[in-house]
Amino acid sequence: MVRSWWPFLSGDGADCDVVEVESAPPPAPGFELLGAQAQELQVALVRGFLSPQEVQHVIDMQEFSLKEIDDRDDDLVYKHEVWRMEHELKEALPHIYQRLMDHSRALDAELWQQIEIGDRFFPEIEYIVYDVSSLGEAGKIEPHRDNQSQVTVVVLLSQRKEFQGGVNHFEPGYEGGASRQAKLNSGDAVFFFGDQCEHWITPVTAGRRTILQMELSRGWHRSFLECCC
Ligand SMILES: O=C(O)CCC(=O)C(=O)O
Ligand SMILES: [Fe+2]
Repeated sequence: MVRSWWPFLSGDGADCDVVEVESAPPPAPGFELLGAQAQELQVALVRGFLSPQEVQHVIDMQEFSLKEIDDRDDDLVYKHEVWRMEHELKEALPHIYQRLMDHSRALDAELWQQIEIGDRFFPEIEYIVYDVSSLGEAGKIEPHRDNQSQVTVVVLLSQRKEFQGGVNHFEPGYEGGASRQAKLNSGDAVFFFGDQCEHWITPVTAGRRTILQMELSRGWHRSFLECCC
């Protein structure tokens, strides 16, 4: 069901994916909290965000002609391949697109309380692959924040047995503490305030790890206009 709090705006003939918040958040889903002293560093882990069948539907979408992009900051160290897919996901799997939006809004209300009625966002949804044999080396992304991302969502698509390493890490939640880790199984998702919470993965040392990622962005990335409008 498409909820009315999240209607789509159509710009001047442009087909940018822009959403505006119009009403109160939906109820929060069940989640495990990776706690932190500072509210903005709290992380929510939602088990079974996608069912096995839904995971397969997203994987099948790579058959569509998704557009490969490279919009990471020059100083960010990463080894992976990225395809943009917000338009395609909204078209082909609208219930999953909508669930990403609803959970983001609900978990923001529960944990970070940053989103207000009238706010506009640019959802940037990506299919990301860390494939050790095609990269010829370990897949990785080093500690970073996602600029302007109010809510970042990472959903694991692969089965755990398909790769080694690739565990999601978040900066410590408490002074002097260790980094927090989320061991995702296929279909599980983490939600966090991407612009604030530093995150990374341990190197993917074997196999192929694929994720669906959304950055609910308050602004446009460098390549946004070329890529997606
Ligand atoms: O692969 C992941 O789980 C995280 C990827 C990420 O943080 C990014 O692409 O910005
Ligand atoms: Fe990130």
